[in-house]
Amino acid sequence: MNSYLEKVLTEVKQRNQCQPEFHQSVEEVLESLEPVFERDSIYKEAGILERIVEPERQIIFRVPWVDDNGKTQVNRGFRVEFNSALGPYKGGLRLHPSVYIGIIKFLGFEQIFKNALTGRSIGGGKGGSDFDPKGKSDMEVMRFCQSFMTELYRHIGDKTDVPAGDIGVGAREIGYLFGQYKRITNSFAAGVLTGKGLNWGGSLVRTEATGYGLVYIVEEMLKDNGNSFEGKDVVISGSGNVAIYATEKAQEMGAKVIALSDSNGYIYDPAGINLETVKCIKEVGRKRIKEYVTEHSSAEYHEGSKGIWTIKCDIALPSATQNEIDEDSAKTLVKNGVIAVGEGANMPSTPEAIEVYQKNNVLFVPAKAANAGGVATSALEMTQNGMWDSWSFEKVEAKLKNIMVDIYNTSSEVAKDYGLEGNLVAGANIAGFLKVANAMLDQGIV
Ligand SMILES: NC(=O)C1=CN([C@@H]2O[C@H](COP(=O)(O)OP(=O)(O)OC[C@H]3O[C@@H](n4cnc5c(N)ncnc54)[C@H](O)[C@@H]3O)[C@@H](O)[C@H]2O)C=CC1
Ligand SMILES: O=C(O)CCC(=O)C(=O)O
Repeated sequence: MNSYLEKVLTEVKQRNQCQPEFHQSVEEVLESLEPVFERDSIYKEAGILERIVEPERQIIFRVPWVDDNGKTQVNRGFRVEFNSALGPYKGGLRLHPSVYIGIIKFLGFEQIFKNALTGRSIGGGKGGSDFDPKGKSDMEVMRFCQSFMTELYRHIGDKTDVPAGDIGVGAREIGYLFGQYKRITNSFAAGVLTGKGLNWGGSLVRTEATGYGLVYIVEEMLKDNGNSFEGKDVVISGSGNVAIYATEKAQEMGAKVIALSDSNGYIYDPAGINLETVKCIKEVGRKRIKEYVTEHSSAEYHEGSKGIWTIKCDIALPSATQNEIDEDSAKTLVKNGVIAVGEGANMPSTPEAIEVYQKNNVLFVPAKAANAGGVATSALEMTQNGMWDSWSFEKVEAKLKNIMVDIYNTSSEVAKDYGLEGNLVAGANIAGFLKVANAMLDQGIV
């Protein structure tokens, strides 16, 4: 990294202390941008970097709610409105006990460039809370969501900031959040949230979009390298929204998905995962993945989620959480012959793990490109809401596929243009940055 980029990074670390995930995401982008700043001085002169690393607005608020025992609970809510150069802030809400401002900022920062790659008019934002939905009743989740929205509503809007789901936020939570928004504002502004129910403004394919999009883009990368999903053994971490629909599409493409996980452990089924069982356990029962082995004698359950990376596979799709593949796990994947890694989760590989993939010529598509299908389909949901229309499954899926192929082509072409052929980390970061930076140049110092 040159001295100017180093200086910006040092300032980010000083001004945002004790936020290692945010530092990591900024460092990865800045490392990629060196050739951009060598080629063109305009971005430095306009202070684009200094502005892009600073959120436009950060909101932190109290979320009081009453549990089923009548006891008052207090959580902390966050919304970081990071960058609106391309459109309204857009990004999910995460409910997980690990959430603090550093996690929301890393996710919001990633979202700026990911959203730019989709080619839609959406800026970057993210939010959430340290509320833990695990073990909570439906009514407790509802009361939490209502309290969360009672503060959030004043900051969001279909032309301002449009939240959606992330870890711990699915259709149930979006429903409760929307209900409270509608009640407080007395308006059915469908475009204020995405991931809505299909009978009240949601889009077909949004549920499947991130997982399907991940498989489409990995297939495109494989195809470009004379390969495909057909006949491959695939390991996918997590067993939530992204993992389930990545499994579905990979299976449709002729791959065998042999392992899934949750935060407690992983299942390995050499006969191939039965997705109906998984959907039943996770989507209907909201239970732990270990339940799977009670129904499938071909499967084993192992405690500890990290062990999933010791399973021999051709393709790995980390789709659970940040930093779940470290250097050692990456080395094990390489030793076991992995040919491709596609990131369904946000920042699931540590920088050291990415270095291992790159040194060993593992085909690698980073999160900003690989999991952009979810937010891209959210943008399609916003378009449908704006038109008071709803499109068929086939129409939305075809658009999603085109967007993923475009993201792959743009990232590879930009990497090649900067002399970094095959490096999709650089390609995605540079392509996303240029789109946002050029819009910021047009809009003046704001
Ligand atoms: N849902 C979406 O549309 C999008 C999600 N993502 C990212 O994908 C990842 C997964 O999100 P979702 O599937 O939506 O969440 P989810 O809440 O539906 O599922 C998360 C899954 O990961 C598991 N998990 C959590 N920590 C784990 C760990 N340490 N090891 C193994 N498993 C663990 C959970 O048990 C759960 O099965 C997150 O990084 C999220 O930011 C990215 C783009 C869009
Ligand atoms: O659909 C959305 O706006 C949320 C997507 C998201 O949070 C993500 O891409 O990580």
